[in-house]
Amino acid sequence: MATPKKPRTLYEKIFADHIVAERDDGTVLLYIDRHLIHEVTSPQAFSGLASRSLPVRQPALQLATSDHNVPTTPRPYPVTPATYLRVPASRLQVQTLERNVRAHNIPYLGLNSRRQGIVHVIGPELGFTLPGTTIVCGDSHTSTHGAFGALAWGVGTSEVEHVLATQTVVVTRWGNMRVEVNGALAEGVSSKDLMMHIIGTIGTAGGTGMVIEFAGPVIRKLSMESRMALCNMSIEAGARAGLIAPDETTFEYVKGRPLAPTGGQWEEVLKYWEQLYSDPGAHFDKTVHIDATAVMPTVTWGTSPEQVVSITGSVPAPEDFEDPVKQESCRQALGYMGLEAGARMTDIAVDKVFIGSCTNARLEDFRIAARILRGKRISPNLKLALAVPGSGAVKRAAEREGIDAIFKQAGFQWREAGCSLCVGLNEDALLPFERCASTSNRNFESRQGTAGRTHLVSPAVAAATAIHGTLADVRLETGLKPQEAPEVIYSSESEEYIESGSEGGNPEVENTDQPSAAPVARSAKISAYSTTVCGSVAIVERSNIDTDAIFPKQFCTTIERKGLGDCLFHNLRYHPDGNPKADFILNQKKHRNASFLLATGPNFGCGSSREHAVWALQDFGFRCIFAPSFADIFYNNAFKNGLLLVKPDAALVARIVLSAGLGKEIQINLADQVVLDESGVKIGGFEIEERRKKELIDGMDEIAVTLATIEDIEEFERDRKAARPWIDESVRDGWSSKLAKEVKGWKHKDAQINSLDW
Ligand SMILES: CC(C)[C@H](C(=O)O)[C@@H](O)C(=O)O
Ligand code: SF4
Repeated sequence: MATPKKPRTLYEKIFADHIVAERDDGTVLLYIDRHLIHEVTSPQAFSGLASRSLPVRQPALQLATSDHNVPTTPRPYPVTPATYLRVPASRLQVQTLERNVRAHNIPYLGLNSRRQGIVHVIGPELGFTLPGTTIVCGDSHTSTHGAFGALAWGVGTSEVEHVLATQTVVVTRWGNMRVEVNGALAEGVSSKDLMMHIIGTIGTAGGTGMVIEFAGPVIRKLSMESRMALCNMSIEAGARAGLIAPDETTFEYVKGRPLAPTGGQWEEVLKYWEQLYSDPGAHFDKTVHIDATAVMPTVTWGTSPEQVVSITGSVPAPEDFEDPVKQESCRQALGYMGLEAGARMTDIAVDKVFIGSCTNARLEDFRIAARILRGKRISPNLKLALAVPGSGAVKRAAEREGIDAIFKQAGFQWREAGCSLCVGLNEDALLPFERCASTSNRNFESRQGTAGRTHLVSPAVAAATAIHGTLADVRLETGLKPQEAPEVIYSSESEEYIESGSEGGNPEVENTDQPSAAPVARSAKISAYSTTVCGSVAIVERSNIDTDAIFPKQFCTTIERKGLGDCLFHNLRYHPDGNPKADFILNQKKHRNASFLLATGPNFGCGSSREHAVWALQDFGFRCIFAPSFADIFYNNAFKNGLLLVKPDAALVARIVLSAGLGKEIQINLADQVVLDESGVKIGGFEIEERRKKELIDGMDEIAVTLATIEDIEEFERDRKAARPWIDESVRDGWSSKLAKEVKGWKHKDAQINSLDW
C-alpha cells in the first residue's frame, strides 16, 4: 500500500515545484518564474553582471518599468526622460535602466508606455503574475503578488543580480504561518483596515521568517484588488511573503490578461491551479485567529505600521504599553508626530491627503474614494489632495468611468502613474512637519519627506479625511452606523490570538547544523573575518530601526554602491540645513570611527529591501551590528555583503553597554563566536549559522557557485517546460502577439522585446 502523502501547505507545494537543487549547506536553489525590475534596485545589479560579462539568462521572464522616480505631472508624449525627469539623479537612474533593458532585451514599460506604472500594479494587470509561480523583485512589496497564490517576495540587489544571471535564488526554507479571518468585515471597513489590524495584533516582526497564508471566509470574499492590498502589507508584518490560495475570483481576474495562458492551455493550467491550497492537516508553525467583526476603520498614530488605533480611538500614552521598549517607541513616535497622548484621532487635522501607492492605487480604490467624494469639496485647510493611479491602465479605466472628474471637482489633483508621495523620490513630497493621510504602507519617519508626518489609512478614510480636513470616520461620512464593537487596544502583543503549531514534525526551517559547501572565492573578497575585529560601539536606543532611517529615500536615486557612508542615518544625523545634530551618537567624536552598532530594540532593518542600507553601514565603517532581532531581507542583504549581524543575549548586551559607557572598545572573534573586552577578556558568546560564518570567513561568490552547476538549472528548465509549458509560453506569446498590436513599429523577436514604446 502506498504511504499517504504528508499534507502540505500551499507554500510548501509551490516551493517544492521550484527546487532546482538542495545544497549540502541546507540552502535550496529555487527557480524564479517571473522577475520584476525597477530603476532603483537594479543599476548596481546590472553593473555587477557587466563586470562579469554575463548575459541575462531569461530576458522574456523579466518585466521592467520605471516607477519610483518618475514625475506624476502631465506627460508630454512622446516623453523624453532627458527633459521630463528634471532631477538629475532620477533622470540618470531611469536612463540607466533604459540602457540596461535595451542591452539585455528585457521587456520594458517605460514612460511612453500607456501601461507604465508601479511594478506591483502592472505585473498582475498584465497577467505576468500567475498562480503557482515564483516571483521576485528588488522591492519589499513583492509580497503583493501572493494574492494570486504566487510565492512572491522582495529581494536585495545582490539577489537581483543572481536572478538576472541564473534565473534562480538561493534560499532557506521559511516557516508556515496562517492568519485565519472569520466573521465579516463591516461596511466602510476594507482589507487595508484588516491588514493594519493584523499588524497591530501580531506586530511588525510577527511574521519574521514566515510565509503568511491568509485564509478563512472573509478572505474568500475579498476581491483580487483587496487581496493585493492585504498581501502587499505582509512585509509590514515582517513576513517573507503573503499568500492566498487561488480560487474562482483569482481565475476570473487572470483570464484574458495579455500575458496569461489562453486557449487549450487555459484548461490545463486550471487543473494545476486548482491543486494550489493547503491540504487539510498541513502543519502551520503559528496560527493567528482574527475576528473581522472587531475590525474598524484603522489608522496609524505613530511611526511604525504596528502603531495603529481604530478611527474612533485616541492617541495612546507610553504607559498604555507594558513593554518598556514599546513605551520608549511610543514616546519617540509622539514626539516625532507632534501628538499629545489622549487626543482623539478624528481631531487630528491634516495638511495633505494622498491616494496612491502599490497598496491602494487600483481601480477599486479609486471607485471607493469617488463614491465618497462625489459632489463634495475637500476641506479648505488642505494644502494638497493628490490622486495617483497605480498604472496607466488604472488611470484610463478610471477616466472612462468619470472618476477623474469626481476627484478633480472635489479639488484633488489627478496625476500620472508612479510611486509618488508613497516614498517621495520624485517631486511629490511632504515639507517638514506637514501631516498627511496616506493610503500607502509605511509611516516611517521622513518617509514621505524630511520630518513629514504620515497617517496610514484606507482609500475610504482618505476620502473622508480630505472632506473633513481631519482624520475622519468614513462610516459617518457615508451615513453608515458604526458597528457596536468594543474598541481593540493594541497595547501589547495580543498573544490570545496566536496559537503555536501543534502537529508533530519539525517545521522545515533553516537547518544550521549542516556542513557548508566549498565556497568559491570572490575576485574582490569583501569579507575579512578571519581575524578579530575591534573598535568602539555606537548604541542606538530604538526598536524597528527601518531601512528608511538607515538609508533615507532621497539617496536611493544613486546608481553606485560605494561611498554611501555619509547618507547613513542622514535624517537623524543632520539638520535640514546640513549641520550635524550634536546629540546624535554618530556625530560624537569617539563614535565617528565606530566598528559596532548596537540597537537596543528589535526588528533592525525592517521595511524596504534597499541594499543601500547595508552598503552605507559598511562604508561608514561598521563591521558588525548587534540587535535583538533583524528583519529578513536586511539580514540576507547584510550577509551577502559581508556585514556580520549578531543577536546578543541580555547579559552580553549589558556588558557591551557597560564597555561603551566606560568609553572602551570591544573585540569580536567570529571564528570562536565570542565577544571580548578591550583587554581580550571574553564578555559573551553568540550563535550564528555555520553556513553564514563560513561564508564570512572564507568569502563567497554565490553567482559563481550557482553557475558552476548550471546543468542543474538547464535540467530544471527542460523538466519545467515539459510539465508546465504555459509558464514560459504565456509570456512569450503575449509579448509577441496580443501586446504586439499595442506596440508601435515593434516586430517580435526575443531580441527586440525591450523596445516597447506604446
Ligand atoms: C526602493 C525599494 C527598494 C523600496 C522597497 O523595497 O520597498 C521601495 O519600494 C519602498 O517602498 O521603500
Ligand atoms: S511601497 Fe511605495 S515606493 Fe515602494 S513600490 Fe510601493 S508604491 Fe513604490
